[in-house]
Amino acid sequence: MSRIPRVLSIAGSDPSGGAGIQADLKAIAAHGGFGMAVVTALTAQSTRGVVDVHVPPLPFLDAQLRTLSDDVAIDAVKLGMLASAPVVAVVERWLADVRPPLVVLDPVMVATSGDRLLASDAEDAIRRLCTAADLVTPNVPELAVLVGEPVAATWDAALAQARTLHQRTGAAVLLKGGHLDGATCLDAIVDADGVHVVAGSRLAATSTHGTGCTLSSTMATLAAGGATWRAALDVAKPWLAAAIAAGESLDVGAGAGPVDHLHALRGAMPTTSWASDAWARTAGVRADVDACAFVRSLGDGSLEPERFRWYLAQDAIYLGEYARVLARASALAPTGDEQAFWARSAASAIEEEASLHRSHVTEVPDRAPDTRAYVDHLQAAAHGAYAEVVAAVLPCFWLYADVGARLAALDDAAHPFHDWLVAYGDAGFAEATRQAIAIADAAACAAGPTLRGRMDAAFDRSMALELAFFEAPVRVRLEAAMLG
Ligand SMILES: Nc1ncnc2c1ncn2[C@@H]1O[C@H](COP(=O)(O)OP(=O)(O)OP(=O)(O)O)[C@@H](O)[C@H]1O
Ligand SMILES: Cc1ncc(COP(=O)(O)O)c(N)n1
Repeated sequence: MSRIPRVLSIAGSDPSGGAGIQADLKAIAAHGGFGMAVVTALTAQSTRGVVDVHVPPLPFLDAQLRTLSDDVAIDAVKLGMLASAPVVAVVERWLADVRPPLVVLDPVMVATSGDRLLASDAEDAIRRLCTAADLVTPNVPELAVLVGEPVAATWDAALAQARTLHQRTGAAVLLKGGHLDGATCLDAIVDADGVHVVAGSRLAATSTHGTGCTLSSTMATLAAGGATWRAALDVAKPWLAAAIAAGESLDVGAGAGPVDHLHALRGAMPTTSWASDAWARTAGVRADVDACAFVRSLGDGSLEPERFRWYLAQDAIYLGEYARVLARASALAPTGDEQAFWARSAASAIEEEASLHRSHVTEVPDRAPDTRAYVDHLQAAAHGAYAEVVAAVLPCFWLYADVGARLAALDDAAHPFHDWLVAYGDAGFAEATRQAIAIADAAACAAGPTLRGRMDAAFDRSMALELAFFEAPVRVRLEAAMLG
């Protein structure tokens, strides 16, 4: 099918934008579909939880559904929060009359916050509705309710329940492993052809509000575009993991935050933020940092300890000089808040350098060429205007926080670099990074085109030098004795 898929979400409204129809419409759009929405229930909800639910009169729900289907040919329907048995009955009758080509049922029962989104006496109605669906997407507790068994404690037990649900209903089942434990987070399609598992890392992220809504509407859109359920999950799962990781920087609410549905499109969007443009422009360099042997082997624990020590020694040299440039930013800052911010950052860099020396660096090493190049660049920028200094120091904050969040997600207590990976996920550092970005944006607003050009050049060069700095520990030839 080459036409743009017309996908209808029949679900509840979440004003915080992370779940319900709001999430569905964003996920459908992010996958190239044309999204439509019929609202079953209004929730008073934030990232902290659901405070109240209002279900509009049933004839109005029926009117929404029939007005739409009398006019529009619908390629796929995604069913989310249905709130009560009478709501399910209205939707069920409409499905029987209209027979949309694809129906995905997310059997929403309880929100991430623990609040009920489906009346307990409506569980039978949802069980029956499964037989009208092509794909049902339960999480582990919902699956247990659907098959009438205790909640599965293991992946294999959940798979057995998913098989039971498929056999009883005829629907394919997308079993979601988000509620199980372990370093990997598995999902699977269970259907007449057997089991198709798609694995991913379990992210140590708080942005998981609405992941179920987002996944089910993504599956509906991809299938309406012609994908099999298996092929759709192969695409949807890594896309969702990246949306969860990117959600961490959205800064929406103090509870379980939303995923960033549009993360893959950010680079192509018009923006008024100098920093966002700079970040998008350097996406290739950042991808190289993620892919470089040092970052990968630090993440999987296979990095030789001696190379890690070499990196730390160079980092200590770098931090000492970086602190001086941060102090220069403090001296040039136009406001007291910014002056204090850079002074605090300089003090942290000095403390970090001192602690590296105390705990990990036994002798004063030579400056490696890449360390020297980076320090020279920062010192040259420090002779320029405030905006240029800020642009030059920003990549060190931002890249460290960004790569750090992904490395922290790979951490567990037995990881050889556990102490370091824990430190990478530090929330205080993420907050400081947000402030540095905001300061850079304000400085760019105040700058004319010539100075903004110099900011671009300073930022891009720092990014390139960050990459060289990350590549150096694996490229450098260490003395045989050091490695032994
Ligand atoms: N911490 C995590 N890291 C990576 N993926 C995750 C994580 N938590 C959930 N997911 C993924 O998000 C999707 C939803 O899974 P989950 O089992 O949490 O369903 P859910 O409870 O219906 O979602 P929600 O109620 O949060 O909307 C699945 O693809 C799952 O693998
Ligand atoms: C309107 C609505 N629909 C669905 C969910 C489930 O999403 P989550 O389990 O992530 O809270 C929700 N919270 N609100």
